[in-house]
Amino acid sequence: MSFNKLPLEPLYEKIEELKPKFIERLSKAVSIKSVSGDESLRPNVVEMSAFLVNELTNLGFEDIQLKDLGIQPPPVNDPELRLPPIVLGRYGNDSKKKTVLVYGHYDVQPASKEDGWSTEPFELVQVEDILYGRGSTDDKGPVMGWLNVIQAHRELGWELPVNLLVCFEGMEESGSLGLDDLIAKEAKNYFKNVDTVCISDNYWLGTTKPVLTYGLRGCNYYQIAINGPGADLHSGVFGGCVAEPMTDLIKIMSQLVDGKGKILIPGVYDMVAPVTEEENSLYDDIDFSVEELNAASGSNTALHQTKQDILKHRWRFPSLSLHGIEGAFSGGGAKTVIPAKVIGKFSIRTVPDIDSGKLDELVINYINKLFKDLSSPNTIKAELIHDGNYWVSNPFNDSFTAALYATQHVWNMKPDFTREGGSIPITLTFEQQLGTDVLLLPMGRGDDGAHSINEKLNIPNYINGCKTLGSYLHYYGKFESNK
Ligand SMILES: NCC(=O)N[C@@H](Cc1c[nH]cn1)C(=O)O
Ligand SMILES: [Zn+2]
Ligand SMILES: [Zn+2]
Repeated sequence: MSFNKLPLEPLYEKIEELKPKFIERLSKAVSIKSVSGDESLRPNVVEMSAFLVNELTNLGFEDIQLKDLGIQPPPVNDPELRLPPIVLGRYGNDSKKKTVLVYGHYDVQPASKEDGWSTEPFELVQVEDILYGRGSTDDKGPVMGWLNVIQAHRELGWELPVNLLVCFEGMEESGSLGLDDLIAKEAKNYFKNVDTVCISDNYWLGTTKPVLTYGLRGCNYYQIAINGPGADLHSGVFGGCVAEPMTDLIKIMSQLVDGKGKILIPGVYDMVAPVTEEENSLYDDIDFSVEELNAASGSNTALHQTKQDILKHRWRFPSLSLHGIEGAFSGGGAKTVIPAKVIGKFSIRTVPDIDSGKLDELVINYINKLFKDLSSPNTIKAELIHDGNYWVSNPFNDSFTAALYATQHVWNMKPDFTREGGSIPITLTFEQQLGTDVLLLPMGRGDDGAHSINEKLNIPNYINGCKTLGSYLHYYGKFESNK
């Protein structure tokens, strides 16, 4: 099927008309503090699942189910902590239509005003044509986008061109715990007859050109717990007399990665697939620049000075980031304490052909060796908290083609085909368990500040993003079924 514009103008007009309602829907979603990484906020994550059930019910979804995933596995502070449920729903069940499964997540990263936000993170604040708030782009905006598409169709009295299944999870930012098993269980049940999976949970590379994404890095997240004294101690009384856990931890963490981003754990780069000549040429055609990277990071701190090098280091090579130290003094002022127990957190973004289990072995053995060399009387436990696979696909299929046409129609330009440095742990699982293609169709821009302060979604991206998601369903519905 070649690109012939479908008559979608009424849909676009309806989406424009409903803009205030769509912003209101996103505002309600952002106001729920569904932070999956903060155990004390787990009830809010569950509240967010109830919000979605209510929205789906009002929009006429059928067979809405909340799938319980049981108790969260360790490491966790509360051994009784339950995982938030998976929300499933169906819109349409016509055997003559194709079935599209859309996935998104309703949990968010932590955020507090003290981190440096200009506005309250859990309030959607509009400044000119930008909506600020935690989750606005990652991933509540896109999740609301799918609901908005249904609302627009209903108000137009239009049938949806495909059957739509939704799968929304509440643990994506914390390793998608429990979802792999659920997908395996439902592959031949709830998800049977799925023709393709569409995920809107990443971003354009820059700020002006849409992209379609065919690759993700994986993410293995680790912690190093070092235990020392029986309680936090006065550094005047005990300083110089006891072995300090933080001193050990900093020594170890400083030997994981160097200042140029090179991972110092022996053996990691040996597992990385070599970059081919053919692949090298792909980077030349992508619209991106060092200036855009600096603008998005709000600094001049780029480690690489060519587009090709930046893209390879974002998409193609592994990286190791140090995230934080639990138990360390971090407030203002000058507290003269020796923390008794500290837990260092870091993650490695993985790429083909890194073997996740082998990587864990290399990482844990290396850390234990570094600790042994310290001859410290403290104790250490280094472990994996969660992992998620990398994913690379071939974008020459009906789903990507439909997304290409939809993007051309809405944005009047051809998107770039990109990979992404971030991770969506469940992507590979969908592909393997359902035996379908997976498409990543992002809504937000590269400078949206996902996971950062002042996360935002530009209103044109939200509204045109809804048009793109809706158009994608229409173009995809025109392809012959492969079943
Ligand atoms: N929008 C996708 C995203 O932000 N994914 C997270 C997933 C993750 C992995 N480990 C913890 N969170 C990411 O950080 O890439
Ligand atoms: Zn996300
Ligand atoms: Zn995220």
